[in-house]
Amino acid sequence: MWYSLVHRSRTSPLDSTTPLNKLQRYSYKELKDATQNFSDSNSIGKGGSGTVFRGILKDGKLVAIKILDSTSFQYEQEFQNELKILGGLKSCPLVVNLLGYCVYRSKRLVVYEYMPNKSLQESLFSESNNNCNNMSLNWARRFDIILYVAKALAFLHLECEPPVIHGDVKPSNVLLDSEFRAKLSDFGLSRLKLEGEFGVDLFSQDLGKSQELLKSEELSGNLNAVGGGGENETPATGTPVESHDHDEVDFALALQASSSKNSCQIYHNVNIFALNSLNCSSGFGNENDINDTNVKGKEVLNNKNGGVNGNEFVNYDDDLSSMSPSKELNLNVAMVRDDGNSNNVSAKQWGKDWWWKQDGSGELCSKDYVKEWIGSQICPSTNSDWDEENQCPSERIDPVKSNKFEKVNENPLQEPRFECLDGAMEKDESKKWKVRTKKHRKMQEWWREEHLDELNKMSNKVNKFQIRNKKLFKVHLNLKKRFHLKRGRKLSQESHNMDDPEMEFSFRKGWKKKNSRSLGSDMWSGDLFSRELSSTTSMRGTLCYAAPEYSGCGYLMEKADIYSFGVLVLVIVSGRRPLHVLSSPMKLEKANLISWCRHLAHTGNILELVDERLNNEYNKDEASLCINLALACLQKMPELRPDIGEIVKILKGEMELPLLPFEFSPSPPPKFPSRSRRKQTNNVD
Ligand SMILES: Nc1ncnc2c1ncn2[C@@H]1O[C@H](COP(=O)(O)OP(=O)(O)OP(=O)(O)O)[C@@H](O)[C@H]1O
Repeated sequence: MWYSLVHRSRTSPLDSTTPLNKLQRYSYKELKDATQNFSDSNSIGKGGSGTVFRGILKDGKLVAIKILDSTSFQYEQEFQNELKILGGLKSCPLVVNLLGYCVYRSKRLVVYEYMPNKSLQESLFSESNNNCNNMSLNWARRFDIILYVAKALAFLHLECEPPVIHGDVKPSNVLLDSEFRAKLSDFGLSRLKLEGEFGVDLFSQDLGKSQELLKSEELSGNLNAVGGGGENETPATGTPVESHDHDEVDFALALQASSSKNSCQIYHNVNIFALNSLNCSSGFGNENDINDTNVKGKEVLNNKNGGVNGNEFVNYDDDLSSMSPSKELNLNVAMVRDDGNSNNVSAKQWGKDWWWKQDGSGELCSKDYVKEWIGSQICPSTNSDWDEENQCPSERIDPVKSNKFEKVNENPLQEPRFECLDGAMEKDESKKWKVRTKKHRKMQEWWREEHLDELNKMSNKVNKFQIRNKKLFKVHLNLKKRFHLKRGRKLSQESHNMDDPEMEFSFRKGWKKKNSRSLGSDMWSGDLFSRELSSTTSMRGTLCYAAPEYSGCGYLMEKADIYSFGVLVLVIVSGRRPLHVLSSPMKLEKANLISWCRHLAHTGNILELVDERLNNEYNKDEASLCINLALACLQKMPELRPDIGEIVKILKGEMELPLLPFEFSPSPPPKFPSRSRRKQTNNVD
């Protein structure tokens, strides 16, 4: 600590006096001309916060112009956050260059340097790159990208004063230049770590609050001082600020808080989330509407179940892509509330419980995780494929047989179970199964005992959060009533949207017509979780990439970026999304990349994770270094994760990888030394 304090760079990348002076202020007309009136042909990507266009400025410079979605209730805050943080950074080749901005009426535009190879998301997952022969990302490039991102984070965490915590490290925020060199982008969710802070408390330094700070500082001054009203000039709109920090409750936090065993609490917290998200843009106005939402969610759920019972084949991918986020949202709410219905998912513990399962220490990790998040249409309880993990091996369907069976009967939901004919094998298998289950339980118990203190602290924080949540809920209801009175007509129109299959809901955008063509990091490409539902400011980070403590306790620290970096490394190495659900029944332990990786580490076979599209053309030492490093970054306890300085050194080969905890080792040490070992130790003594 002393060393890092003494050697910490004292240069301030945040030029606190004139952060916007180096930024160009563009007129709306200029940007409109540059993009041919924001034509579709110039649209290069669509994210949760807006659409990105390619543009050529008058001086011939190629730029990327992002129009923030003004229907999103946090766009103003994200705009100011991006300008304040990214605009204030000293120039760094590892961070995408912010060139300027435009404020025109309610429109907010940000101009960046153009990155010809778009984002890592596209390079890894776009259709054209799925072909093995056409892989733009060979191993050398992948390894370099990992190093670039690590260095970019090192710049933010160690060279910036105050340190900057990115808060949303994921493939779509890693942009690639013509040489496939990576740069970190999207600082809409970033935070400055203030001196002496343990972490950034999301309640005290929320976007809303940072906005207040900004308002009083020169940024707002600059924006507000801009005069004029025509397209050529950015008008003095004063950028009126609607603070939502009190009428909005974090989804992940709500989930975490709802991990209480008290189902009543679950009911409230999750509804708070649903209400707030829906209220601001879909206009649910009264408490009956809350029920409507859930009933609707239930209908979706039940219809689907009905469909399943009615032998309707559910294609998981297609189903994901056709499911509007609003329905999915309602579904989750319905699932949580519907604790009396044995057919549906009962009111389970969320949040922390999800973490236990994700860890792989629970026996049903992947399945439960997938099931709770996606909903029962995707893995209906009637679908035997999803029960595979839960079954004793003797009850499992032999994949060879089931394949044969699929040829005969095209409806997988009607599949009868194959009985295992080989009695001896059956016995042996179930014995192994029991031993494995017991071992898992023991490990879980051991872990809980070891981290009892930590867990108690966490649950105290969660309790505090719950109390706060209740207060927010009251405030929210008052706000909602007023909102309802004011927008009575609009509400009825918008609640009508719920029934319209052409409408979709997103946290950032509210209700909008479905866009079948989604460019860039496409939510409909199966990466549901890194899009609409997760990549929102109300989520603060992206599900699967966000560290558990970030979404759990309200503190954002550098180590949260380290966790996301760990997920990113696994995604780069494996060429897979963190949560990948396919239409074909696949082994669920593979669906969750993190738990699959942990499983492979435990069995001593981590290289199985490497992207098959590389055709075995990769450096095995580098690959196993990356995977082990990722595992170190994915440790539950933030303090156990390496810091970014260490990570860069490890990647450069200047430092040894620290020993991984037992859970990633093929042979975990027993809690107490065995008798024979104790004997040996005594002899040595
Ligand atoms: N400077 C740029 N140069 C080239 N393409 C870009 C640039 N910035 C963004 N893009 C493209 O636009 C897409 C969307 O970017 P954007 O930052 O709006 O959204 P995101 O990061 O995917 O989502 P979110 O804002 O929810 O985090 C990117 O995936 C990328 O393909």
